[in-house]
Amino acid sequence: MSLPTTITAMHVKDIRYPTSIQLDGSDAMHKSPDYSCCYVILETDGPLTGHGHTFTVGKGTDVVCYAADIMKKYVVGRKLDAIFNNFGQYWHEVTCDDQFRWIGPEKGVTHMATAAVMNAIWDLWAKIEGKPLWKLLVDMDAEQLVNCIDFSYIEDVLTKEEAIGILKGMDATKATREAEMRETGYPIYTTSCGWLGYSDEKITKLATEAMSQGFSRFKMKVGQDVKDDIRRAAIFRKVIGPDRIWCVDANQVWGIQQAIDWMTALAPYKPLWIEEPTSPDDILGHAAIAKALNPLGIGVATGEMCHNRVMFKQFLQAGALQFCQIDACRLGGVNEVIAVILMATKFNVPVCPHAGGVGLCELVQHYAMFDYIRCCGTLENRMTEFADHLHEHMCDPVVVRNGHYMPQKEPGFLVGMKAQSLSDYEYPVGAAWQKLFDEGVFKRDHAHENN
Ligand SMILES: C[C@H](O)[C@@H](O)CC(=O)C(=O)O
Ligand SMILES: [Mg+2]
Repeated sequence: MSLPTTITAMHVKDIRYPTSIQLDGSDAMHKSPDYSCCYVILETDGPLTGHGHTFTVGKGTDVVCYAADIMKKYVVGRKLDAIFNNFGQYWHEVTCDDQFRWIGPEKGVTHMATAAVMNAIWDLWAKIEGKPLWKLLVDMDAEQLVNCIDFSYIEDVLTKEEAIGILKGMDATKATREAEMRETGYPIYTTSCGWLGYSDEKITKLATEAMSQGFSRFKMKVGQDVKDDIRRAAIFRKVIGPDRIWCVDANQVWGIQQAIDWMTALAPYKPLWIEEPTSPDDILGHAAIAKALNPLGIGVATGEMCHNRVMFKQFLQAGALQFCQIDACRLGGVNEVIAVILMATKFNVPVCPHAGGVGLCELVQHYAMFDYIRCCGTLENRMTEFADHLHEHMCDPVVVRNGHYMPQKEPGFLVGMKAQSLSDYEYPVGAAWQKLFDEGVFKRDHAHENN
């Protein structure tokens, strides 16, 4: 096979799945989300294509696609070697476009678009090397890996030399951990039993099934009504028993004191963490909640809406999170995610990636393996999220065995979606959407009224 040298074209698609019909993915803030993504395909002068996406929730996916489209000028016509040899510098160039950065910078729509593009480029790199992404990251020279990071604004807590030191310090033992991953996989928890819109009966049924599949870690959505939460917590504990790991997620609905009071009411059910108790931007608020809940044995988890490495740096400096939930699409792709994993390693804070979305499990499995094998070297207090939705649309869905992600062997980032799914669920023109519009199940978005 001839290896590609140049990116020759970039296509961007608005893909949406109607998950709100069953209330899959529902939480106190996002009551009926449609799991969606901005999906990027890179063509090359060889047979390989790169696929990447960024997760969104329905409306606004077109806005992210528009932003990704603007980035074409940094992608099409570029030599792959030139990108890979100076990846950190390239990432800086893309994120610092002197006009486009005004509507970011490095946050929100522009940064999510960056993630889709960067994820597609990393997919190409892994395919060229003939390895799954986790293995590419595990095998890469420390210097080469660190060369992929833009250290702007984080050098006060992590220098290039320190990052290289962390990676090299683990090299002698990494083969043992890689073998362990191949044997037993990486521990995961399931969110899919405890979405907010699910009935008590559904929670009981799904948690019972998950237990029989070997899951021993669970998460439940909270934050709409404290009495409901207490009842649902009791149901969960009754099914999973007193000792299995159980976490809760409020998706930002509370103020600071409200979060402390609500979690004090749920404390008897022994949650390991409260996730996103308040505004994702309120670093000192998270620190106050963490301080108040520490005596109850409850940690604070956050990160799925943490804009960038600079925010994570401050969360870590302020002791505002006990579980660092990197998100493969909220951050600007692999380059920034590895920077955050290395900072968390330095602060000795467990990384527990967020994966409630479409294609997120497929993305974060690589980070979990990389983190364990190459960075932190421990599984203590670590687990990655699993959400059991839409995997049937993926070309290489995650492999789950006995409550663990098993490392995959195919080359790439493994986030490609099936051609039929891309065609059926492209918004608003795909056949699946046309049918839902015709049947009156969905109305077209305001922006798409004429399609
Ligand atoms: C809207 C999403 O489903 C969100 O609830 C996911 C999430 O918070 C998680 O998986 O954690
Ligand atoms: Mg969450």
